[in-house]
Amino acid sequence: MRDVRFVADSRSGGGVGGGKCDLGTGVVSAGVEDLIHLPGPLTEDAVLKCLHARFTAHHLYTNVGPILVSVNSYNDVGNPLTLSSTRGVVLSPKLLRVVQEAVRHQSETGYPQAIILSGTSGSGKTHASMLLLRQLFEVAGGGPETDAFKHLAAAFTVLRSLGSAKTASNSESSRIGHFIEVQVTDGALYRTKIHCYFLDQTRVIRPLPNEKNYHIFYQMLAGLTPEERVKLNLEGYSLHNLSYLKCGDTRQDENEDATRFQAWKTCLGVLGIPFLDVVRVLAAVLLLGNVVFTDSVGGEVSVKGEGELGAVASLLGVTSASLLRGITSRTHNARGKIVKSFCDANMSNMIRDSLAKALYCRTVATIVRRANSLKRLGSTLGTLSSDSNESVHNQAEVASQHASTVGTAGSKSSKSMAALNNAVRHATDGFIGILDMFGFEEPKPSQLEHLCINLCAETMQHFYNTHIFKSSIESCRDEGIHCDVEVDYVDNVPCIDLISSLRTGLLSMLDVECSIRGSAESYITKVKAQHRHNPRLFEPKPLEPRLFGIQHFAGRVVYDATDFLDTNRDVVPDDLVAVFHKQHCNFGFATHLFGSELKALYSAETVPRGVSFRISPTSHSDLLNGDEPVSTLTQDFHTRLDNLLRTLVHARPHFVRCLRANSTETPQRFDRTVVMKQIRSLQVLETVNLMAGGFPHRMRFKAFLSRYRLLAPHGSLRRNEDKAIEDCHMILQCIEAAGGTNLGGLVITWAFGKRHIFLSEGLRQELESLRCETLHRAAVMVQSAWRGAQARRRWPALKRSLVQQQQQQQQTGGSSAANPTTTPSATTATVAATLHHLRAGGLAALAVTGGGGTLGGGGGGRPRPQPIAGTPPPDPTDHHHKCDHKIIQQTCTLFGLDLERPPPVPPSRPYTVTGNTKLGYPQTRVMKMPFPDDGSGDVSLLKGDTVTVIGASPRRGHLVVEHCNHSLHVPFQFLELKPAPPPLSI
Ligand SMILES: Nc1ncnc2c1ncn2[C@@H]1O[C@H](COP(=O)(O)OP(=O)(O)OP(=O)(O)O)[C@@H](O)[C@H]1O
Repeated sequence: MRDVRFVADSRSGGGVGGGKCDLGTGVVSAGVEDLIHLPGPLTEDAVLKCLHARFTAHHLYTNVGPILVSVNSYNDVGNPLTLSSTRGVVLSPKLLRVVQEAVRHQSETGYPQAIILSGTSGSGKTHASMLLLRQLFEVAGGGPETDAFKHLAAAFTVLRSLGSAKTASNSESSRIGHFIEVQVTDGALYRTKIHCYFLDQTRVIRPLPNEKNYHIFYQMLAGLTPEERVKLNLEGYSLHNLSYLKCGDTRQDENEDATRFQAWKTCLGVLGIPFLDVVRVLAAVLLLGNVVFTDSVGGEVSVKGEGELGAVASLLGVTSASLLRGITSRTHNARGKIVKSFCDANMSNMIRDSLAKALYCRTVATIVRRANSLKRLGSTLGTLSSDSNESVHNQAEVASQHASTVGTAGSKSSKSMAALNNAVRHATDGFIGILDMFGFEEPKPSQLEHLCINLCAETMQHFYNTHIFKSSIESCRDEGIHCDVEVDYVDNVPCIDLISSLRTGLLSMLDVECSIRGSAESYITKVKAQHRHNPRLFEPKPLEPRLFGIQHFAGRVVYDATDFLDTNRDVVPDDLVAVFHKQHCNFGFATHLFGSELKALYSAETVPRGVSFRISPTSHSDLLNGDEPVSTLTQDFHTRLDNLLRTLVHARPHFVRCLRANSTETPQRFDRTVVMKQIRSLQVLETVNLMAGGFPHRMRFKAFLSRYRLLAPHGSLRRNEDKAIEDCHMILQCIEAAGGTNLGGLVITWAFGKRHIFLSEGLRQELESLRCETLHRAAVMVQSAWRGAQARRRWPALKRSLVQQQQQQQQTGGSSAANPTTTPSATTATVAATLHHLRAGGLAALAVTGGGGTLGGGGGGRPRPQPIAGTPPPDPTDHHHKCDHKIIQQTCTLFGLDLERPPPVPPSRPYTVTGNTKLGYPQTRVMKMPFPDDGSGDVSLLKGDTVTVIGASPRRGHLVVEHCNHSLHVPFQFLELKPAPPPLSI
């Protein structure tokens, strides 16, 4: 044990009091489990070296106090990153601890918990989130064999194929951000819900040249049977002749894709989603890309790919003519007058793409809704009201409905009261959320979706900064605590402001530009003028009127604004939506995809009337603001992000910071430059500094007391609210006096503020470890007392049976009865079984509680204990339960046994037992099978021979048979008793 030295905290001056402990230093090695134990000066290089050493030793997870740093080793590239794919992966104890902490906090406080994964694209967030979710099921959900797990696993398999794609930085990149909400009550999981943030619509129609479209398209082409292909009009099509796929990377592992498609199909079935409905829509999207409109003489557009247009129409259950009309004609509302016009080729191609995007993202949204609507265990509480129809308000409604029935009649009222209690309880219960949002990325060229993704990454970084750095620095300042360690973190608020401030943020300016029907060039000119002094905005070289650059927390990104306005408008005209009304469309699923738009459209007489709807399903209940949708793509995303944050600020966060080991997805390669860049952007060193030397934790005095009062000697605390600070002091003094535990190289400091006690991470770990030890000791005491009481309660009956047994043995005679003290009749197994029983149930406890005396003195004519039925003999290899040597000695003394000279093996019994009767020898038995069964030997007994058994053989399990003047040792199972002759009837 290393010495622990507590010294008065000179550095924490300004507070009411303080303390500090310095522990010795160690060496940087793979064994450093927590970066706050790093010896020597804390530098980025030391952090990097430590992570590298651990990586080389295959330790991918490292703590920085309560924060977990995970390094993606790329050992699992090609993993579909579904919940099912985690089944074979060994779960790390560090991930387990994150989950256990979340569950513990949730069950102790009822407070919602959020496990927040952050890191750049490819850093392993989704991989870790799936492992965490599986771990959560192990801890609170009954494991992976439960229906809830299987259902969620199916949902993830379906959504992964639809929502992930190969990007330049990650071949399994999630293009859907997830917040997985797990409702937990009394430490048990009762409902899960997936909140999805889908953004990347442009990928459906135009993946970047070195990237791919969504996985499902490749899987579908590889996995459809020839019959299905015919049904879906996909015969003869491949990645190379489908426009929406051939513009991206066309390499494919067909076998892998086909396998994943089969799994996807099965999982759709598990969710109860009709396979054919979904693949009809997906096939229609693929074929739509091959319908191309060109301008022709006379002002009309001509169609290239009429075959595909017909195929799409039939897949969507509409006629070719109505689909063509929907795409190529527009209705306008000119001051109340409805005017029709034809679109040019450019506009028609855009509307075609809008339809493809709308079909795809609405299908994904429908599947998410479906997955969430199944298996509701208990209430229908949802936390994020923006993207969910089920909100806390709904819960309140449920509660009030129940409340209105209270007091009606008898059992009914008590039932509704129970339901009310249940509803209220669930409404106030927390959840455990796992947040796996988009990671920072810098593709070339970056589009509007990437700006939103990077805004999300900035927001998550800000959330981390606020929780870890800002709040601890500010609360120290507010309460007059001076902390020696200057934590110098980079605040990314200026970048968030640049993108999303209400008036002059890039997104607000984009909305304005959309509303005035401006252009990409005019937008960029305005942005550059407005933010010309903003150091976060830069002009990429060579100068290009549609390009601009942003210095993000994780790197510089150049954005191409060419499609910004169209992507942001995100509209589909009512001429096209109207095509899917059930009057014209015989494919119910397609009608369903535009359900709320059709309802809004057909609520007025004139259809179509020149209004536009959003391509993506919107969270707003009102779809229209005049002729335009109520929101744009970025507004909607921003609102959803705000709602997510609102949920997160009410939750206790648990951070997992993910780093990728290299940028080429090479297994087991640690690229120091790549990792160093991430260490910097995620501010790992700043976190280590704060955790190692600052006051990252603060607790209200009352909360501190209620958690750690058990560390003070019983009765020493005053338990008076006015004396709370003194009681806190008392607890800390007790720890000081106890000398602490070996935590290695930690600074243990505290300081008293006005309302809080401030703790270093070292002290928090010390307190937690002492608390854990104390609780463990107390649990052992309680168990000992209980087992002792149990053993004392059982002893009279046990004693009676022992006496009876001895009496029986005396009656049946035998050498053992003649001298029970020196030649005990109990077999070795009997003694062992009794020892085992007493050890498990009472002897140790009797010793602890002083109850051993009830066994009385040893030796003399002590009755031998009977083996306890069902008690297995002790396992000599079971070192955990190995009996204490002292206890063995005591027991041998009690039972008059000599350990050096074990009791002789008792002689064979002079009888066999059949049913409840003893049968002495000789016995007449019949051979059940020939003996010897291989035919060797002089004398053979044949099946059915009647033989005389004259006694038990000294060979175990054998009987001695007299046959033809020979004694044979025949195994027991070869013989059966000759059935007694039936009684004679008179
Ligand atoms: N701990 C790990 N061990 C082995 N392989 C891993 C680990 N974490 C991630 N991987 C692999 O690395 C790749 C990238 O991981 P993942 O998709 O989870 O990253 P991400 O941070 O979620 O990226 P994005 O933000 O683009 O979705 C995947 O192929 C995954 O299988």
